[in-house]
Amino acid sequence: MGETAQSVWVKCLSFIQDNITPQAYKTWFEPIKAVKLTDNALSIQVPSKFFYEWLEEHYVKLLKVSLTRELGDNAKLVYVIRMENTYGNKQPFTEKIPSSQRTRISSQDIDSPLRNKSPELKNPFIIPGIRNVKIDSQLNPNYSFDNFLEGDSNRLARNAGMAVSNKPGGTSFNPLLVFGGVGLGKTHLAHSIGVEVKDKYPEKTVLYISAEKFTQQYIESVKKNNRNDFIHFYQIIDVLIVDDIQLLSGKAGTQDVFFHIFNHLHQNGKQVILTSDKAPVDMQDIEQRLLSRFKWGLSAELQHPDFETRVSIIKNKLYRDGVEMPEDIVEFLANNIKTNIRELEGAIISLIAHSSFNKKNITIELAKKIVQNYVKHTKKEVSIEYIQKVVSDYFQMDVETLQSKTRKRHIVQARQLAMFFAKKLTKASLASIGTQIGKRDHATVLHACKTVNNLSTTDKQFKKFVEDLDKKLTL
Ligand SMILES: Nc1ncnc2c1ncn2[C@@H]1O[C@H](COP(=O)(O)OP(=O)(O)OP(=O)(O)O)[C@@H](O)[C@H]1O
Repeated sequence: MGETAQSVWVKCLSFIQDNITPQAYKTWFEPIKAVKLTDNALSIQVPSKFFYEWLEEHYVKLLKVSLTRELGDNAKLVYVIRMENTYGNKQPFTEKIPSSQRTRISSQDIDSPLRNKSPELKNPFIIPGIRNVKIDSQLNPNYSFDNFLEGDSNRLARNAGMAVSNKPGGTSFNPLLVFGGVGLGKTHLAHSIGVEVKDKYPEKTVLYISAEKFTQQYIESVKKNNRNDFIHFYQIIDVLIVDDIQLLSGKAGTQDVFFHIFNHLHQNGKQVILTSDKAPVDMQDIEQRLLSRFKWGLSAELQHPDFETRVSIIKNKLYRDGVEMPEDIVEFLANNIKTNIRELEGAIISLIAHSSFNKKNITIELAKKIVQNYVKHTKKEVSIEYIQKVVSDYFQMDVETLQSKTRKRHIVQARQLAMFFAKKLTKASLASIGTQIGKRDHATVLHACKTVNNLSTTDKQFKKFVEDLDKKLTL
């Protein structure tokens, strides 16, 4: 028919133009060039990875409709990203990405005794008796083992996760509890396990849910008087992944219902995967019977990644984004953002955005400026030693007195305050805080934290101590 990439694209554009605002058309479609047409695949060149992501996020449907009109049902769109102005690249370089490369995890069929025509449950919980209900696994296919880089900091958790996904419910890692600080990859790892299970065992029903959403659903079920349906729904899952389980703290009803679901799944050889921002021993206000179950399988910690792992994570991200960055800048980032991988990724994205939109090279000065924003927002962790010093000074005593065995009220209070702030401002476990503050056990620290919380609400003078110390320790 003599169609060329340009002629097909011109027709697509005319359809697109009719369906969006002139401004959007100008910004997002005028800069695109059609570069190649083979069979039913049209390649379009876009100026940056951001551009591509924006199109995929906002206009993929429109692109699909317009292309299907021109090339038929099997039409394919390929993005060619032309990277310019990235440091060190005299020649622009390109990367090809097919449209909607993120494959969705397909919905899962569940057989239940009665009939109902509900097609798909996004936010799942179902009335028992639904036949052929599709459960959306809620998994994010972008989180996989492939892009979860291994290092000393996560080796145990990652390998345990892989073992679980090879044999869900069939290893001794049940439940698998992954715990660690903010932004260290708990959610990523949890999704990777689910995604891998779906890959290997498509017939298994996998469900990812945050503890927060689980709680909301439970409350809703109590309101609507269908608590049993809620339990029943969760009991038919093969691989249940609950993120941020520490959020069940203090929620007795939800803990109770989770206890029953957990027991049922465990007894039936189903896999449970949990994530938490703290180790089970440090979880507060979670029933003992539940805590002891969390410890049945394996608790694997995600620690702060070491320098080499941070460098690999940065390089991997750059590679996936089709960006090159000089080694010294990569090392600078890895050296300066150490405790949170999300912040590390944020800094890289900011750098790429600056270079892409402002047409500036990525320089060490730019990197320094950007890192400052992140480091500023990163709470500096104070040491327990420092906390004891500040508290002792405040109460005009020395550290030995604060740590002593005396039961004198004002010294006990100072010690409890030191424990409270150590818990609040450091990532140390209760046990480790106890050891460092006068060789006490974890129960004493827990009691101290509760006492400080209680006294702060009932005793004005004590509240003032807490506020003063808080200022001294965090400014
Ligand atoms: N080992 C790794 N390899 C590559 N990327 C990683 C790795 N660990 C974490 N990340 C990335 O770091 C970011 C933060 O990870 P994630 O959201 O899983 O952290 P989290 O521990 O669940 O955080 P939060 O405590 O805030 O819930 C994600 O974009 C994730 O892809």
